[in-house]
Amino acid sequence: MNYTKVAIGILLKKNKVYITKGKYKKNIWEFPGGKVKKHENIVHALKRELLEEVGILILKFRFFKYVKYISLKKKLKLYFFLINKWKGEPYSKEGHVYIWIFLYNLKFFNFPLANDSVIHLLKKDIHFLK
Ligand SMILES: Nc1nc2c([nH]c(=O)n2[C@H]2C[C@H](O)[C@@H](COP(=O)(O)OP(=O)(O)OP(=O)(O)O)O2)c(=O)[nH]1
Ligand SMILES: [Mg+2]
Repeated sequence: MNYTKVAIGILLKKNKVYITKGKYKKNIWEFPGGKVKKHENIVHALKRELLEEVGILILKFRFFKYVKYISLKKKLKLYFFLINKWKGEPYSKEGHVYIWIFLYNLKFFNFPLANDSVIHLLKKDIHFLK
């Protein structure tokens, strides 16, 4: 089984972060993003997925963390980006539940296991997220 590359955008606004309900498991939250297609690079996929899923054009972003995740069902290479500036009003174009929550409340939400290290970093120190 080959690795699937995934580009994920962590939208930050003041001390809040945009999270959305995963498509398949209703009690799992996720950051917007998706699979990198064959012909595209990670940043191209990030921009495409955020436009498709959240309706925004990302303007200011930076690479945050790479996570390699292996389970019985899937092998993922996840590339997480912090997004601080965008054009448009974020909302779920796919009609999924989405909310802005304070970073320190991330502990109350279930995320995929692969996100653990990223969630830990986001809760730790808000200031370096600029
Ligand atoms: N979007 C997103 N996917 C995540 C996160 N953490 C995590 O392990 N994943 C996994 C779930 C999926 O197995 C994989 C790809 O995510 P996805 O289902 O959003 O991919 P996609 O948007 O291209 O999917 P699709 O709707 O086009 O079928 O990454 C996360 O925070 N956000
Ligand atoms: Mg997606």
